[in-house]
Amino acid sequence: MPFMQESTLYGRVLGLANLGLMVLDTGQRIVFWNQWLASRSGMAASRVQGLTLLEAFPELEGQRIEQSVHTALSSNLPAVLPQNQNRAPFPLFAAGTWGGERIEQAVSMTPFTEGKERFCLVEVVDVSNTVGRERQLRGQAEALRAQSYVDGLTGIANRRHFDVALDRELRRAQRQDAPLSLLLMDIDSFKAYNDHFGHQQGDACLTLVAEAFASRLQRPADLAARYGGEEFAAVLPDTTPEQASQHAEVIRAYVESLKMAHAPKAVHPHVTLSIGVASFDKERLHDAKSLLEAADRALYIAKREGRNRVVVGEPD
Ligand SMILES: Nc1nc2c(ncn2[C@@H]2O[C@H](COP(=O)(O)OP(=O)(O)OP(=O)(O)O)[C@@H](O)[C@H]2O)c(=O)[nH]1
Repeated sequence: MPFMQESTLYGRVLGLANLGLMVLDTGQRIVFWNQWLASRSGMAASRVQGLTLLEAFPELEGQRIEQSVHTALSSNLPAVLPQNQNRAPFPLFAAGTWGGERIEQAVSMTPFTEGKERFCLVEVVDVSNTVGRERQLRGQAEALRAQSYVDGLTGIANRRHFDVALDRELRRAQRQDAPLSLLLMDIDSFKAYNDHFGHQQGDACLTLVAEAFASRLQRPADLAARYGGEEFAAVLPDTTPEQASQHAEVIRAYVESLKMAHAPKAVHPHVTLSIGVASFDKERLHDAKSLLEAADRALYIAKREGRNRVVVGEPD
């Protein structure tokens, strides 16, 4: 096949195409090279004409692309270079930015026969924009995933994050026969607070309490979460019931010490917390459901006994 000149109609059309087109003969010699490739490789057609693929691109030796061309020519089967292995096999650069970052490429090989000779058409499509968009979407998806683990109002972990952490830590406690405790906390008389100060200030109060209680948990493995409404929860790995009750007391006392004014109808003049504590027990409290129920029962008792207190649940 003579080297196709761009002066022919076909040559011109192929030269205008918005993708790289290269034709190799059975000896992998370049017999066609369009303008798109010339402007992105910095090598004019006249320079590569008659060179083998490896002479034009020595770096491709032993690379997947060389094998694929060989396979396409010998087996007469088309091939598409897997995108995930090498996104930029040819040293091609955006037109006008020679030497910058390589463009991301989708490469396919199509063998064909002309007369008695076999050739391989190599098509190179610039997928930089698509890949860039893909990356951006992946980044956004990650950000969304992170957001979906965070409570929108208070900024601490949400219920979903709490459930995942509790499950993970329970399995670890079981495996390692380690202690694990759970705190369930509820702001006292919060309905009165909302009724008196309004929902917006209620939200601000929730955020302050969340920050206050999360700041008292100091181990990296501890997880402070908004469990729902005006209820908070914490998972405390490697924490015995006695230690958990001490932590709970520190949190309770700290929130009380903030002296945030409460509604006149509230049980206490300041915003306070009631806290129920439950701890992992291999015999009875070994799953999330029973642990949460035990913490909830303890919290109920704390409310019934006057609020602003910590009650450690018994595994009954
Ligand atoms: N501002 C605000 N209020 C909320 C939110 N979620 C729940 N609440 C309010 O929290 C209040 C909870 O009230 P109750 O469950 O009756 O309990 P309480 O008044 O706190 O009384 P005790 O728990 O018995 O001390 C309700 O008035 C809810 O509307 C929220 O996201 N923002």
